[in-house]
Amino acid sequence: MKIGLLTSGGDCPGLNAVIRGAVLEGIIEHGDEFVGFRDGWRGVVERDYFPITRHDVRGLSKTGGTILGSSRTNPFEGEFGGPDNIQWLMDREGIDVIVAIGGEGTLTAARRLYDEGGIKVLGVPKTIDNDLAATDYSFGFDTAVQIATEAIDRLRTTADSHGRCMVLEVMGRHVGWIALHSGMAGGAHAILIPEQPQSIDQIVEWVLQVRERGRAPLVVVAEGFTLPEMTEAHSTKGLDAFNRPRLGGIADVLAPLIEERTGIESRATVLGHIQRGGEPTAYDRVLATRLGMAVVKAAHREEWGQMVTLRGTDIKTVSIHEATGSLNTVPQERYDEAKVLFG
Ligand SMILES: Nc1ncnc2c1ncn2[C@@H]1O[C@H](COP(=O)(O)OP(=O)(O)OP(=O)(O)O)[C@@H](O)[C@H]1O
Ligand SMILES: O=P(O)(O)OC[C@H]1O[C@](O)(CO)[C@@H](O)[C@@H]1O
Ligand SMILES: [Mg+2]
Repeated sequence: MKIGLLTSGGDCPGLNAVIRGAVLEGIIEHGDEFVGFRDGWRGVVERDYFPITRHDVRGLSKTGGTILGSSRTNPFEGEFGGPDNIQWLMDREGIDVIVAIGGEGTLTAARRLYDEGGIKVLGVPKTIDNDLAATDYSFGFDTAVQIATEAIDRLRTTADSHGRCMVLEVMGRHVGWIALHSGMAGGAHAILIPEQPQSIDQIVEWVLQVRERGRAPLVVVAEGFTLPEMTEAHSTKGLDAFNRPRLGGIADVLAPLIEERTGIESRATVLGHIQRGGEPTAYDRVLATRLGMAVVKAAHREEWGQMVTLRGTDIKTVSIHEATGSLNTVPQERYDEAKVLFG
């Protein structure tokens, strides 16, 4: 079998481990051949691809980023875009299946290619945000939480020295999983997430409770968090390649508001892409490797239109429809549980 691999959307620690897992499973167990499309769907619609050998994946599981590159190209656009052109390319190259490693957008595009054009696709879920439905966790999330937790630990010592309030902003466009887990791990005094708008009065109340106990308040906020009066998430950096607002900077909005209302010197830190770069944790390497191996097994079972997924400790397959229909948001009970520790 000849398998085409691509990575699309924002990168994520563990992408290279997926590629290595897939290539080793395919070559060792099935005698497969692999090609890599450069920069996600761009490589498909611009016919930019190269063979991937066993040698190419040597030592890859511990590396960050993606050897294939990534983009936010839409496979339905461009001169050679759309299912007919893609099928023509696959026939010419003898490519049996395209494995799309990506988030909700990438997988939606893959699902449409399968539904509308019968393109043989399989999906591997990736996102540091952990916002994909139909998988318990996605690789990259554990690494992001680890980095954010370390940032909290470091901010707390300097905050204690100066008696300051620190506001740490982490990623999370639609969901607050990174904020929730890193905030809980690092003992944050308030965790602010997109699913749970909170008023500035409530935030100030938590901050003052901390100060009254003689401690330096630490607030973790996800980039997609909104105050009740905000109609959309804070964005001042223009649009991304898919015309969505680039988020970031809500911590810079909150810190002065907190300072003004409490009199406590307050500083903002935006963690940004640091939480998406660098080496994956051991957990993410194992999960990503298993998903890569599983997607090749799914290809040999001809489970087109499916995505590999983590269910408990098992790797299963589900329809991409199931994964793209809704977001994996933080449930109310998980937020209520964390809230007991606020203030
Ligand atoms: N409904 C759609 N139909 C066709 N193409 C789509 C669709 N939704 C998204 N895409 C394409 O897939 C690309 C990847 O999606 P997106 O940029 O959301 O990244 P992602 O895979 O969801 O990862 P991330 O976690 O970074 O958001 C988009 O930039 C867009 O070109
Ligand atoms: O800076 P980029 O690559 O546009 O991606 C930023 C987005 O990617 C994500 O990390 C998802 O991968 C979001 O949390 C964030 O809004
Ligand atoms: Mg997306």
